[in-house]
Amino acid sequence: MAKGLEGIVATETSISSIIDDQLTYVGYTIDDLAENSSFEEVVYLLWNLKLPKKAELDEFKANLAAEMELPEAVIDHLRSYDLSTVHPMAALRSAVSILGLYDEEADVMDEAANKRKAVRLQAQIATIVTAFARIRKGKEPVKPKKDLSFAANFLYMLNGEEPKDIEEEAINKALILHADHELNASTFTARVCVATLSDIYSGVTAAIGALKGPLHGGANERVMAMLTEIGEEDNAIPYIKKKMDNKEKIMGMGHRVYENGDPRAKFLREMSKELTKITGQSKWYNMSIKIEEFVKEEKGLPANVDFYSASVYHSLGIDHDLFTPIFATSRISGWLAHILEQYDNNRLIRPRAEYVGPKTQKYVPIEER
Ligand SMILES: CC(=O)SCCNC(=O)CCNC(=O)[C@H](O)C(C)(C)COP(=O)(O)OP(=O)(O)OC[C@H]1O[C@@H](n2cnc3c(N)ncnc32)[C@H](O)[C@@H]1OP(=O)(O)O
Ligand SMILES: O=C([O-])CC(=O)C(=O)O
Repeated sequence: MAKGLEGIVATETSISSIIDDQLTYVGYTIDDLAENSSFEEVVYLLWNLKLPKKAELDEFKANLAAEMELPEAVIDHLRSYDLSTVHPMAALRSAVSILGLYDEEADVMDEAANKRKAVRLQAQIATIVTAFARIRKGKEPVKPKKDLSFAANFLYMLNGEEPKDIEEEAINKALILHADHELNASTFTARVCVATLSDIYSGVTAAIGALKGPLHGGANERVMAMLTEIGEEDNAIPYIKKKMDNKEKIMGMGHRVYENGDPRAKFLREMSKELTKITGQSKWYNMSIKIEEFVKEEKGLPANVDFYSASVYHSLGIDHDLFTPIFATSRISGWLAHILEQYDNNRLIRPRAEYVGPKTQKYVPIEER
């Protein structure tokens, strides 16, 4: 049996691939897309399996921008959470589920309706994350601006002011790099859920739950917690050594599929270098480099996408517990692509388990046990 389904091919997909440590979306390398594309263009690519022409992209962007506002009832719901304790990923998971209650098409299963719901969900997730971030600080949610890019709108709705170009570019690139990743745990979760012919909202809600865990998307927040605890560059190696001696995992290191390193990490490493320098906080980058080199040397484990995204988002002044919700804001594009692909050629996903429990037991009445 392959524990954790390691190496098992569980589906066919035309959306993304990891071959020889190279990540591609529909055959375009992540490098090409990260250097040249916009997040909206990448979402279009993932959902339509082709790059858009200019008019198609303009229309798609306009559709996304038009769907960003949330039903007032969902905002009221966000206000009703215990704002001092609820984690933004738990809030997001609940709010996406609630959103389904206000979508009249939630259970309409034809392809056109599913595509309309995909646009709504992609647009509204950014609004949920940013509205919750503001509400818990006692601020009013900021309505999106139709003329801003998805990345700029995210920062605008979060901070209440339009971002600088460099900030918009950083978020745009991070969103592209996180958009899809073959059959990762949250995408598999989404596919398993909708393969029962359950609705899109259920699939995305389930996927958010899977992404939240520290072995998956939840690692980026923990990387920053670790860097904060380390505090200064000189403490980095003794801290990591101690953790490794205690057989604790180093967050942001290692990967199930990549053997020689995650091709997304180099972009985030570069962004971390640039942004931490601008903010006068190069120590986060320097510390990260030391940790990466040490863990690679000692354990042969390279950094994954979550490692440098932590210092990138920190440099943009983003609260640490919003790091994983940002991941979700990007990865929902991949989940939705996979959900649409699953519906398109569906079969119930139902593997088997090897039973290793006791055999042939005889029922003993409760008073005799
Ligand atoms: C977007 C993403 O989801 S990327 C991944 C984000 N997650 C993290 O960064 C969490 C830290 N990393 C990990 O836990 C793992 O590397 C995973 C979950 C990403 C992949 O794990 P798997 O392929 O299942 O490897 P598994 O957890 O079985 O580990 C194999 C061995 O490597 C070690 N190992 C793996 N990752 C790490 C790590 N980050 N730190 C220290 N040791 C590690 C394990 O302790 C284990 O050692 P052992 O054989 O001596 O017991
Ligand atoms: O593919 C994985 O197992 C995890 C990952 O890197 C991602 O989801 O981006």
